[in-house]
Amino acid sequence: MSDQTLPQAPETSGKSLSPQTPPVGLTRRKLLGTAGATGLVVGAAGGAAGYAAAPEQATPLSSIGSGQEMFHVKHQPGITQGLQARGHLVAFDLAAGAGRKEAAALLRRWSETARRLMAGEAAKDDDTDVARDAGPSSLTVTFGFGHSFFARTGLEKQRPVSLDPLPDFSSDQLDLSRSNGDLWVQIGANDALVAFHALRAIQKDAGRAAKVRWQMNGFNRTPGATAHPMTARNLMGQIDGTRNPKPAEADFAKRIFVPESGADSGSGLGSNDPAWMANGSYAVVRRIRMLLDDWEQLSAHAQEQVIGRRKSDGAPLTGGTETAEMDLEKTDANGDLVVPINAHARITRPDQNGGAAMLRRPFSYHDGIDADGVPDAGLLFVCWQADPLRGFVTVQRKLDRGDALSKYIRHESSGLFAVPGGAAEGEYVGQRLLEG
Ligand SMILES: C=CC1=C(C)c2cc3[nH]c(cc4nc(cc5[nH]c(cc1n2)c(C)c5CCC(=O)O)C(CCC(=O)O)=C4C)c(C)c3C=C
Ligand SMILES: [Fe+2]
Repeated sequence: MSDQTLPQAPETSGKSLSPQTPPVGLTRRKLLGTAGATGLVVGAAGGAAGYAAAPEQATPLSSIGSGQEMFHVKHQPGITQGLQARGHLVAFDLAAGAGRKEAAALLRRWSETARRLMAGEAAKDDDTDVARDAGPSSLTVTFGFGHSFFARTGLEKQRPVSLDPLPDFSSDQLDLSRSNGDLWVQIGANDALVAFHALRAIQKDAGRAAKVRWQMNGFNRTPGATAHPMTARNLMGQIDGTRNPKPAEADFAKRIFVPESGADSGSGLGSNDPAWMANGSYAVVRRIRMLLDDWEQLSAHAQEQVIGRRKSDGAPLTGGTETAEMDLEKTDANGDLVVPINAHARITRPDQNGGAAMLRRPFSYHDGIDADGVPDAGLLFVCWQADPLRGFVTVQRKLDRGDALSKYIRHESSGLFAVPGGAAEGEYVGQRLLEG
């Protein structure tokens, strides 16, 4: 089994339990409440009377349907959870005339909707029934703020320095109409209807306060499709995600999340981050098209040289299993490096980039086939870090200078969003910013 950070299968996420009929005398509602208090989570039935889950005493939900993530948590959901089978990314711009007050009301509505849907309940108003019969299916809804949000709401003084626009990269071919945005929402679920239902509810909640700027749809392998949980494959066929930082690593939280004590709470600790970003993270979003016709011309050997890892099992070309250490110095009989100097997996390593690290949590996408027969497919690359300048920007600058993979990909849109910490019970996401 691979040493993956973001497991595919719900049973390995550590947050999903197979649904069971509760013992006599313990209703599903009580079971949910008890489990929630101890950090364990069961199927949605308890909080979902008559909507998403089967009524009490009826057939339990499937293991996929019963997967549930908590909304009121320290870090917003959708960052460290396993990859989900379906994803929607959507950016909004505030409507003309909408400011801080309207934005606060919107985030309050969105948070309530996210909380309800993640628990397997119906949306509060005008539910569409699209997710009826299904459990929460590991739905997560994550909210972020873009650079332009702060001027629109008169909150410039609260704008984190880390939201300064990303530098231009020479290989960028960005479509600005599908980049950036005042607000960003990431939706993920292990069921396509549950994910779509959430997208529709979020859009309807926006009402007249905000308009969709761009929207993208993605997918990953369905949990349970493989014989055992594995690191995901992307549309180039590579095992992708092997070397993601692992939550069990000592420096994981420091690399991915803005520290609670380090955020500028007047403590004089000197962080660049405003207090409202405590426990938050920065998401870099890039729609990266894969030039699959060119890529698929390469032999498997040539493809492996581009990455520096075996295609079959993701192991380094220097040998061992997927998780074996890559020997960067190893040479072949001709004296050539076994892992080429411009191999993607060599030059993205933290030890080649002053320690720069990020948590990659992408979705694949396929938006049909162009008129010339070329697939519009690739990666909705989403990466998370405490400091985008030390994470994404450092690594992308390096890739821009000479990554063997760059001939086969094209960055077509881009966004950078400040994603605050999770909302406490009774609060909404971003409340400390909007009401602070
Ligand atoms: C700027 C950051 C990165 C971009 C953009 C990026 C695009 C991209 N990557 C792959 C496929 C693979 N990437 C792999 C490793 C890897 N990639 C990045 C960063 C970016 N990738 C990092 C930080 C790492 C890990 C480096 C390390 O810690 O050793 C791998 C190898 C397996 C793995 O570790 O995940 C593959 C495969 C594609 C297809 C792509 C754009 C479409
Ligand atoms: Fe990569």
